[in-house]
Amino acid sequence: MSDAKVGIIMGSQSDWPTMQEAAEMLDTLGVRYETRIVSAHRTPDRLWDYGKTAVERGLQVIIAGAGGAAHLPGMMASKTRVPVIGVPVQTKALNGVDSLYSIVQMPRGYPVATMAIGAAGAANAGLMAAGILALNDPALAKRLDDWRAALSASIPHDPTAS
Ligand SMILES: Nc1c(C(=O)O)ncn1[C@@H]1O[C@H](COP(=O)(O)O)[C@@H](O)[C@H]1O
Repeated sequence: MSDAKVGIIMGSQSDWPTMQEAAEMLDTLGVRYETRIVSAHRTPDRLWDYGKTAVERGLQVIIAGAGGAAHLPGMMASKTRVPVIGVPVQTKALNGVDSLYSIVQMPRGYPVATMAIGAAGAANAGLMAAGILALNDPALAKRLDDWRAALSASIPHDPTAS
C-alpha cells in the first residue's frame, strides 16, 4: 500500500508540464502524492482499477487533469467517493475552453471541483488538496497558513515599485 494521500492523474504524458505545477505545490507543502497516466479514453481499465482501489489505498484527494474531451475527472468521480479536483489542461485548438466545459458541468450526484484552465489551475489544485488534508492535519495547516501569509507579504502596495 502506497503512503500517498493525493493521487495526481492525467490523461496523457503531454499533460505533465501542466500537472507538474500541482506536484510542485504539494512538494512545497510537504504532502505525499503519486503521479499516474490514466485515461478514460485510452486506458479505461486502468481508470476503473484506480477508482475502485482509491479508498482502500488511502488516497484522500484525487487531482485529475485532462485536455480536450476531458472525461477523465468526471469518470473518476463516478468511480470513487474520494473527492476529485479537475484541472482543465490548455489545448491548442480551443485554448482549454473545451477542457473546462468537459469537466465543469457534471450531472447532479457526481461532483468535480473544477479549477482554472492551465498551470494556475494545476497549482491551485495542489493548494486545494492541501487545504482539504489540512482539516485533519495541524502541521500541514500551519505550513499552508505560512505559505499563504508569505504570498500576501510578497505583493507590493505600489505598482510602480520594482
Ligand atoms: N482528455 C483526455 C483523456 C480522458 O479524458 O480520458 N485521455 C486523454 N486525454 C487528453 O488528450 C490530450 C492529448 O493527448 P496526447 O498529447 O497524448 O495526444 C491530453 O490533454 C489528454 O489529457
